[in-house]
Amino acid sequence: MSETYTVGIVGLGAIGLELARALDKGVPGLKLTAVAVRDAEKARAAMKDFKDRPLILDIAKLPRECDIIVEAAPSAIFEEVATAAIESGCVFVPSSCGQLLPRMHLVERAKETGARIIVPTGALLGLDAVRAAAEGEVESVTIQTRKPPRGLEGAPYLVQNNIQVLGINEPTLVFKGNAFDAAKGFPANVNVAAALAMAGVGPERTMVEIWADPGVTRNTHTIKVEAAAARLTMTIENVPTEANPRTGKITGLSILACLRGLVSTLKVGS
Ligand SMILES: NC(=O)C1=CN([C@@H]2O[C@H](COP(=O)(O)OP(=O)(O)OC[C@H]3O[C@@H](n4cnc5c(N)ncnc54)[C@H](O)[C@@H]3O)[C@@H](O)[C@H]2O)C=CC1
Ligand SMILES: O=C([O-])CC(=O)C(=O)O
Repeated sequence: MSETYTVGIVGLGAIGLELARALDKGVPGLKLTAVAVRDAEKARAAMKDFKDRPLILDIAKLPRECDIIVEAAPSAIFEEVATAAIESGCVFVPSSCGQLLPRMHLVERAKETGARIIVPTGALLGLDAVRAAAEGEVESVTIQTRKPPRGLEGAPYLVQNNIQVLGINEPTLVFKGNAFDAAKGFPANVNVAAALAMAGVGPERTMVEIWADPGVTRNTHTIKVEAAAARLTMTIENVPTEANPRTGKITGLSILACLRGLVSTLKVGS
């Protein structure tokens, strides 16, 4: 890797555009060199005030210009982005980390190519403590997610089971199961559950409840871990982005903090 890490972002939506703006303002040791987008004209307009405009490239060409590839795109193109990054030995930072759960062979492949996969804490909290607890005995890990109904609308699990969330007037449990099935049924909604599963005891043992709650304005996640070393109870209440009500504003900031952690001399938190 070069002294300054070159960064590429796939997708300039709620997460990607905020991250691109922050990198353009200047982060020591990091340089945004390229982006891959769906609509190049829209991307040029969004980046017109950037000090140093990145190249707009196809996903497959991104690894030539970038040490680190951040995926901030719809889950449907996760595999294409992951494959491009991993085959080229890049550092791959996925936002749509729920898509990793059924594709753990990508981790094996990364071992062969020298790539690294760094899952950011994203819209969640406390993964350092969960990882520490999981070095010892863990009895149970649960996450309860509450979202305003519009933040869940259209999820495949709701559509398949004919569950209407718009118009409900009381908190409604719409899913209870493990993180593997949660990520499959709600690919745009519970990446947090997938990250928790990977930090802790895996997707089969990580239990998830998803509530459509007309009483909340924030995407709210509560984690509970019962472990030999500690009992953890943590809640985060995320302000939704204007661009995408499913996505909390903290997600892009978390990825920025994660990238800083890759280059900083002083790194706080494991
Ligand atoms: N890990 C976490 O904690 C979180 C993960 N996410 C996930 O992150 C991903 C991105 O989220 P948002 O930024 O909110 O989504 P968004 O919908 O606001 O942005 C996605 C962007 O990708 C672009 N795009 C679509 N097809 C593309 C293609 N073929 N090539 C390049 N760009 C393409 C779209 O035009 C859009 O600008 C989603 O999968 C979301 O579920 C979201 C919130 C938290
Ligand atoms: O889990 C996700 O993908 C998004 C989320 O709940 C949030 O932004 O709070």
